[in-house]
Formats: sequence, C-alpha cells, structure tokens
Amino acid sequence: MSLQTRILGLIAGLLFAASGASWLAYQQLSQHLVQRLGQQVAEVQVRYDSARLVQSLEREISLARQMANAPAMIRWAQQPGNPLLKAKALGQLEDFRANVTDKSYFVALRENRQYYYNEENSGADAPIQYALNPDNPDHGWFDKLIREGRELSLDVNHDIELGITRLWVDVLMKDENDRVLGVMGTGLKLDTLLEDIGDVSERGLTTLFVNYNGTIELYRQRNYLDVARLMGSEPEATVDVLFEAPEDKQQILGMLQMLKQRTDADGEVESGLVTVDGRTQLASAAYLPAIGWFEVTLLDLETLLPRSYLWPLIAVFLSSFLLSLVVLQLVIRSRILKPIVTLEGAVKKVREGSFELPRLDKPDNEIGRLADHFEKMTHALEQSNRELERKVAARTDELTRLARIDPLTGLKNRRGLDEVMEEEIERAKRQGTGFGILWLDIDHFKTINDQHGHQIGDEILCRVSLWLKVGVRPYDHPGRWGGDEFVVVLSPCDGQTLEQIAARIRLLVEQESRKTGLAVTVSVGGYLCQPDDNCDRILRQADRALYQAKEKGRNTVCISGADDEDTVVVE
Ligand SMILES: Nc1nc2c(ncn2[C@@H]2O[C@H](COP(=O)(O)OP(=O)(O)OP(=O)(O)O)[C@@H](O)[C@H]2O)c(=O)[nH]1
Repeated sequence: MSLQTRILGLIAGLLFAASGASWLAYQQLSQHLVQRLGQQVAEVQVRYDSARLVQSLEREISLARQMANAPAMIRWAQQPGNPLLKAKALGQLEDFRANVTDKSYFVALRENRQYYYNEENSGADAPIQYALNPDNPDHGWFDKLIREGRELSLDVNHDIELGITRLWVDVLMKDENDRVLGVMGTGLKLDTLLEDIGDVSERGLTTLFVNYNGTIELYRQRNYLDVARLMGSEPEATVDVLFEAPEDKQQILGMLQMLKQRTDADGEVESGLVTVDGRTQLASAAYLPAIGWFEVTLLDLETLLPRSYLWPLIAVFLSSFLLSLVVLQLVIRSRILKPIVTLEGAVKKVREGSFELPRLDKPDNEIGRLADHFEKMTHALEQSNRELERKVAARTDELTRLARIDPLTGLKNRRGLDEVMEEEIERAKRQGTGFGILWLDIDHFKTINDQHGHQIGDEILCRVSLWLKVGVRPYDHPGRWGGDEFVVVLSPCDGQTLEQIAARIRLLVEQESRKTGLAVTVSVGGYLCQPDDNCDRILRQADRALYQAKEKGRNTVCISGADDEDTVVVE
C-alpha cells in the first residue's frame, strides 16, 4: 500500500472518529438541551393551567362548600324524611343552581342513600332522584368519597342513571361532630371547562389532567390521544395506559408518587423520556394542590426540534469534511509525497552511478531541507568522484610511463622500444618509407665490472645513456635493451643519416669517456628498415651488424644492408 493511501486512510479514519465523537457529543448535548427546554415548557404550562383551572373552578368550589355547610342542608341531611326540611333545602339548592356555571346541582344523602340531581332543563321543583345501591359499581363513587374523607374532590364521571358525563365538584357535608352526612356539589360540562382552561393547541404538546389516584380525568387534545375511548371502556383508566413499555408505565407512576410524597411540590415538575406511538416524548408531571390533581404534559421532541433542522448542519458538516479531505490530500501530496517521490528517484539515479539529478521539489519543511542536503551531498560526491578519476588516470598514466622506462638510465626500456618500433613499422608500411635502427653494446663491459665493481659499471651505463641522448636528434628514440645493450630508433632516416649518427655516437662515447678517466667504447650495428620489414627481421639485421662490429675488433660501426651478406663498416 502506498504512503499516500496510508496517510489518507489514516486521516480519513481520524476524521471519522472525531466526527463520530462530535456527533455523539452533539446528540447528548441537544438531547439535554431539548429536555431542559421541554421541562421549562412543561413548568410554564403547569403554572398557566393551574392558574386557569383554579380560577375556573374556584367559584364553583366556593359556592359548593358554602352550600354544603348551609344549616338547611345539614338539617335535611340529618333528617331526610322531614318534608319541611327537604323543601327548604331544595329551595336553597335552587338558588345555588342559579349561581353555578352549568346550572346544576346534586345531593347524595348518606342517611337514606338517595341521590338528587337537578339542572336547567329539568324544572325547578322536580329534581331527578334515585337510590344509591351499595352493590352497584356505578354507584361506588359515593361510598368511595365518604371513605376517602377528603373535603373536596374533583372527578370526571359518567352517570349511567342520568346518562351524562361531568366534572363533578364533590364536597362532603359534615355535622358538628365531623360525621359525613352526604356529598353535594355541581357538575361541569367538560367542553365548558376545557374552553375555560383554554385549548392550547401547541403542536406536539399534549396535556392530561390526572386525579390524585392517577386516573385520567381530563385531556385537552382529543384528536391526539384517544383518551375518550380509554375512558369510555375503562372509566378508571390510570395515566400509565398511555404507554406501552412497562418501564415507561413505571416511570410515570413513579413521578406521580414522588410528587405526592413532597408536601411542597406546588409548581415543581418531574420529567422523563417516554415513548408514545413510537415517538420519543418528554413526559412531565406537576401537582395542582388547589384541586388535588396532577397535570401531565407530553412533549413530542421531534416536533420541538425536528430532525429536518439538522439537515443543513449535516450538509455543512459533510461538505466541510470532504473539503478537509481534499485540501489535506492536496497539501500532503504537494508538501510531502511528491517531494519524497522525486527524492526517491534521485537517490535511485545516484545509486546507479548517475549524478544527473532531476529537479527536486524543496518545500519549506524537513523534506525540503532533506532534498537540499541530498542535492549538495550529490554535488560533493560528484566532485570527489571526478577528482578520484583524474588521480586514477594520472596514476595509470604514470604507471604506464614507468612500465616503459628503464629505472637506472631513464631511457625507454625494452617494452618502450618495442612499442616505438611497432609504431614505426606501421608508419613505414602506411607511408612506404623506412626508418633506422642502431644496436649498441659496450665493449668489454664485463671486465669493467670485474675490475671496478658493479657500482662503477652502473655509472658507465648512465654516462653512455647520457651521451646517447646527446648524440641523437630530439625526435629519435634511444633506449636500453638490457644489460650493456642499447637500441636507438631513428625516424625519419636514410642510409647516410643512419651512418652519420651511428658514427657520431661511437665517437662521442669514445671521446667523452676518455675525459672521465675511464675510457669505454661501444660497438654499433645499424640497419635501415624497409617498409615490409617486421620487428624480428629488423632486430636480427641490427644484431648481425653489431656482431660484425664486434668481429671487426670492437669500437666499430657496421651497417647491415637489406641483404643478409651485405654489411659495411663505417669509418
Ligand atoms: N654493472 C652492471 N653490469 C651489468 C648490468 N647488466 C649486465 N651487466 C654485466 O654486463 C656484462 C655484459 O657482458 P657481455 O656483453 O656479455 O660481454 P662483454 O664483457 O661486454 O664483452 P663484449 O660484449 O664481447 O665486448 C656482464 O658481465 C653482466 O654481468 C648492469 O645493470 N650493471
């Protein structure tokens, strides 16, 4: 996997991880905010409803309390069979009825278990009357209210006998000994009540009123939750029927329980997340002490903060994420990867022995500095390589030269002479010309060595070399063939020149050596080479002439002709 892919993969992974963490944090935060917002909405709602509901019922409750404590009512309740007391009580009840909102009253007496109800349309003198049967569950409310003993209760109930559903304001009638004599009050039509409270048609907000026992009494948005159905089929439906999940049921009942336990729970709100119809809602509950009910609000969080609000945020997030990736990719490519790839190519070239570097990218970072160092290092390496090559070449030239030089005399040695002769033979063939060759040998050199020592012998060799150089032309090639033998290649040359130079050398050695006090002479054999001669023949001819010179008594010059027999002595 390339470095680019790895780096981009790593960055994308890190960005994804960071995005995931941010998203989770955002979810937590938004949920927390929505929950807090929902709680505040619920608190405001509770205060509002508490005020409106209490305001709406305050007058009815006050009138009902007043009526329940009226002496005429107490007396009648104590003696229900007394017609006079009954007439007086009913008369006062008519006044009460005229003052209450829904123009109705009811009285249920404990003594004779009779229930009286009158409303606007029933006629003033003819209250509806029926007996409360203790075995009839529909009449159970009466004994329950007496049993609970709360002075005031509010209940939404359907009266089978009357065929009506009302919010009943129930006030206990008690004698001076606090014995309950009966229940009386008025019934309020639910529609009227809901209108009084004010139908807050806030989208996503559902309000329920639940009595002290958790039974749903009133609901505001009929179309949202079919509480009517619940109440119709299950008159005693408690608020937990709204929820499917057992933990939600438990939560809501727990919330009511907590509020009940707190005596100072007025206005306080308990809330928690629940699921209704598959949607997450914030359920809040508050206690309304004036009427002894709870108000439960369900706030649809999706309506409060729709997910669609998040789309622009997600779009901005995604586009900035992609943009970051692209920018990162471009930056990494231009600032890191491209310079590294170019540098890698340059390293490869140098490794293969080429100092021709491509143009290196040098970004203003560590990689740029590395490329710069590499370029300078390569330049220095190239310089030192060149210097080394130059030294090696010079050394090789020197070795080549030394290999062709005689160390004692400084003249060409046998190898050097061979090369010169080869070149001259080639040139002679090419140009059809000849060149001369002289072969010299010091006379009686063995005797000199023997008499004067090897050291003096070496000195003689060096002196003869010097005189040899003096005796030839600048472009001739004198050399030491070996021992006390010397060869001179003369080019260009003709027969006369050959003889002249050979004679001059012989004379020079003779005369100069005499001056040193140790006279030596040389015998010289010469040969004028022909264009078709080879090296062997040339040397053989010169050697033959030298032999003749030795034969003739030494210190002599003999020149060999092209013919083997044809040798002349030069005077
Ligand atoms: N001092 C010295 N002597 C050498 C060197 N090389 C060869 N010799 C001696 O040179 C002598 C050559 O003798 P020859 O050429 O055979 O004989 P010669 O005594 O010169 O007699 P002719 O050539 O017949 O005149 C030998 O004694 C070698 O030992 C050298 O480098 N230095």
